[in-house]
This record gives sequence, structure tokens and C-alpha cells, in this order.
Amino acid sequence: MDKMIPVTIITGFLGAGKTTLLNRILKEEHGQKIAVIENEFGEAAIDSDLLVTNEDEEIITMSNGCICCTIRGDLAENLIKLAERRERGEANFDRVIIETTGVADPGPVAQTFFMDEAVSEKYMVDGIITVVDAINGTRTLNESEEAQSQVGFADRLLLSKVDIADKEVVQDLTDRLHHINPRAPIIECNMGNIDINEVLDIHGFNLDAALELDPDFLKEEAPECCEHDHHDHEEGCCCGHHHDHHHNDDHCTCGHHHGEHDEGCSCHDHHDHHAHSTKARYDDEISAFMFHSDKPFDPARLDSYMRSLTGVYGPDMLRYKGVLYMAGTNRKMIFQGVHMLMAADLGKPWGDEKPSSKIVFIGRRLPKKSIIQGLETCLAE
Ligand SMILES: Nc1nc2c(ncn2[C@@H]2O[C@H](COP(=O)(O)OP(=O)(O)OP(=O)(O)O)[C@@H](O)[C@H]2O)c(=O)[nH]1
Repeated sequence: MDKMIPVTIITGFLGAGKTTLLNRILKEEHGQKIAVIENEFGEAAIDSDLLVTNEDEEIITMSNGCICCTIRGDLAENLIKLAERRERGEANFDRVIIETTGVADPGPVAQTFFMDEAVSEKYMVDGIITVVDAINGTRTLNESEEAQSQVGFADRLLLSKVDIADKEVVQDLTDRLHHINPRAPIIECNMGNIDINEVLDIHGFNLDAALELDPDFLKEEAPECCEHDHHDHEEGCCCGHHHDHHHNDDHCTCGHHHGEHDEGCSCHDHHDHHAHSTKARYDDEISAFMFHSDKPFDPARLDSYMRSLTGVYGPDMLRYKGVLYMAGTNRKMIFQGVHMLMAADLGKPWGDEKPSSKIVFIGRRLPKKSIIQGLETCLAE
């Protein structure tokens, strides 16, 4: 593992500040040599000209298509050639940073590192960093599923242009980002100004890395006046209405518009207003939910269920990660996955901690209720 070359994938909305961030990283005195793979659209590759680099730095520009689709094979090829040059002593670098185009889906880019055998022997993904621009972020999320996907995949969300954005807009965008991806810490990053340790060596795909969850997200999972996730449209809502897929999701039995939080809600006297608001207001294609239980899982049943779940919903399962309480062992089981690819390993013993399972799923309109029910059938009797 120590010989593997760490890779950071920088993704983010068009014009969000990816190149600005990359420049900042390249300029900083961190003593590491970085090779950069730039994916840009079109003949006129300008981003690479904007990079301020030393002469001996490796910059590969891939501008004849998008690395998440048309030229994904070229990405693998470039990575292998780069590693071979390093082995021959022709290139000197400690790590690779890939800057994707603003419209790239980071899923297929990350998958290259797990699925391409030659690539996975030499490289490991350290983290997916998504830059979200506070000025245009909300509009981009409304208009682009790729943008939501970039948020869903992220290990870190960097909020740029906060220096010139309205405070309320920033707060609203922050809530929405938490709702889409509660795993990723959101860090303000004006003009790429960020502690390098927040973006490099974050071990986003390490099985023993802590399950980072936004505490507010756990609160959001508390029952609300609408017990269902608004994405479970087949079942409608406790309010008796079948929710319109996109537009009616802000009404509930309480009769209040879910945006009106100041007065609270009739169905629960003391709502957590933050939880109420973020959950109800956003109806993004990509969102997250949690499963938790204090009962142990039956390993064989869980294994078979997760295989069939990823077989059916894998393309819509962006990232999922869990710390599991398994029958038959006193150690934690850590697992995580991207689409169909799953990995699991035994972690530390539970010790004095009360064993329980927690899994967060981030995906595209996943059937939360049936997945939770399915997981419940995997609990040991
Ligand atoms: N005020 C402000 N401007 C920023 C910030 N980050 C980036 N910019 C500006 O936003 C513009 C776009 O930044 P880039 O770094 O080129 O964005 P990008 O994400 O690489 O753009 P594409 O590759 O075209 O998707 C530039 O003019 C930057 O100077 C920020 O935090 N605050």
C-alpha cells in the first residue's frame, strides 16, 4: 500500500474555482511533488496555461473529450504511462491530482482506479474534492444532475466565492449540500485558500477512516410530520396526498409550508427547525439517508442482500459507507462502496462502546424505505 501513488480528484461546477485551488496547492510549500492531469474541453486548453508550475512538474492535458466518458480509456493509459516513467526515473512525483471538467461525473473517474487492474496496482484514490461556487451553486444544483453527483461523491466540499456571496445564500446552499452529502465536511475556500491537509492525504476511501457525518443529518433522520422520505413517492405521504414528484413536497399534514419554520409545526411541538427545513425543502435527484440499528447483522444474509441491492441499484448508488455491528465478532466491520464496488474489513473491537450499525447511503432517488426494510431482514434473530 505504501508504494501506491495517491490520487486526488478535484471536481466541481463550471467556473467554481478548481484551477484556482489547484494553483494554490501547486504553489504551497508542502515539499511534495505533484503530477497534474487536466481534463479540459476543446482545442484551446487554457486551464493548463493558467497553472503556475515549475518546469520539472508533470502536467498532462487531456482535451479531446471528457475523462468520465469518451476518453476514460485514455485516462487509464496516461496514468499507466506516467507510473512507468516514474519507475524508470524519468518523472519525479509523489502524487497525482486530476482536475476534471466542470461537467464531469466523478463516479466513472474514480471507478477507473478500482476497475482497471493495471491502474489499481499502482494508484489509490485518496479523495474526491468538489468545489462548489457560492454565487452560482444553487442554480447549478437546480439545473445539473452532474453537479449534484459531484456533491454526492465528494469526500470534501469546498465552498468558493463566499467572499462575494450573500450570507443567507451561503447558509441555504450549505444546508442543501449537507442534505445531499452528509459525509463530506464543507469547508470555506476563497480563492483556493485552504489548509493543504484538508485536501491531501484525507484517506477518503480508507476502510478504517472514521465515518464522518454531519451531526445535523442524524437529527434530520428523526421522524418528522411526514414520516416518509419525500422521495418515496410510490407510497405517498402521511398527509394522505400522493406527492407530486417535484413540486408538492413542501406541504404536509401540518398544513404549513415547510419553509415556514419560525412557527414550528402542528404535528410535533418542538421540531428541530434546521432538520425540518433541509429535509423538506430540497428535492434533489441525489440525496442521502441513514440506516441504524442496535441489533447485530447476520453476515451471510447481509452479504447476499448487499450483492442483490448493488446488482439492482448499483448505478444509482454513488457512495455508501458503514460501521457495522456483526454477529459473531467483537470487532467493528467497516465497509464502503462506490456503485457496485464494495469493500469490507474488520476494524477495531467495540470495547466499551455500545455496538450498533450505521450506514449512510448517497444515491440517486434510492428507495429508502425498501432498502431500510431489506437491511432489517438481515439482522440476526
Ligand atoms: N471572488 C472569488 N473569485 C473566485 C474564487 N475562486 C475562483 N474565483 C474566480 O472565478 C473564476 C473561475 O475560476 P477557475 O479557478 O478558473 O474555475 P474552474 O472551476 O477551474 O473553471 P472551469 O475549468 O472553467 O470549470 C476566476 O476568475 C477566479 O479568479 C473565490 O473564492 N472568490
